[in-house]
Amino acid sequence: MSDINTRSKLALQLMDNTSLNLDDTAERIVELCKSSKTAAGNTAAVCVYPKFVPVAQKTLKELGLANVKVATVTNFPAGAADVELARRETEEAVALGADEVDVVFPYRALIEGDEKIGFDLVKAAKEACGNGVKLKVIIESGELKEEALIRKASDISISAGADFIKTSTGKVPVNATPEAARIMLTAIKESGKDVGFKPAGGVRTADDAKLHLDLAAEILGEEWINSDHYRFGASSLLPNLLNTLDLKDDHVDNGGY
Ligand SMILES: O=C[C@H](O)COP(=O)(O)O
Repeated sequence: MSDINTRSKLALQLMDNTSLNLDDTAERIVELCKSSKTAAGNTAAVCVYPKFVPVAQKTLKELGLANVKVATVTNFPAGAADVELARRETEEAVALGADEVDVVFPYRALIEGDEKIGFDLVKAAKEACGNGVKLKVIIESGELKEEALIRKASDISISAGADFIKTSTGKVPVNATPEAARIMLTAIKESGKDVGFKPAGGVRTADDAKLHLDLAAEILGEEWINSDHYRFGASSLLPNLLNTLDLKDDHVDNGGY
């Protein structure tokens, strides 16, 4: 098992550096992009609301951070059971220049017993992404609660074409937990498919990140962990990782939630 510094550096480079606040501004997103460049390497991506995708792309390019991806969210955070709405929002996000789209699975419909709408919605979002844009599906594990439902949402998402499955929006009381992570990582392993995992919401400390990475290493192997397979969705993890690594914290507070 790796030490906290090795894990912190890895977590930083696997982070979708996130600002998803209703009062976000272009200035705040510029600061978010700047914070993605650190002495321990760059974050994998920034994650912002669709209207800020162009400013994020422009800023990252100007900063020479063109390898930092721009992720955005659709059907977010409600997870409505509306396939055409999710398709349209995802098409719009792609048109705005998103490299990656995090779509919320219609988890309430699944709780009510509808498995088909989730499959159809993920499939539509994947079609809207085309080949070049990665699709991460947020199953909202903290609302699904039961192991069987978390596993079902994971399996449906994977079979409908998800590139990643992601635990949470960060907008509900229970977000990424080790218990949900274990179920979802096991679903990925047992699918035999090339699908990644993104714990998101409530991952705030270097210890939180280490726990998640150790779990992924246990289930899928250390060599599986890279930015094509693993991301952290987090709005306040970066400064804590930099502190752990004894590096200057250049991060400008993005306001949290
Ligand atoms: O996708 C990322 C999450 O929305 C961030 O949640 P957080 O603010 O709890 O880190």
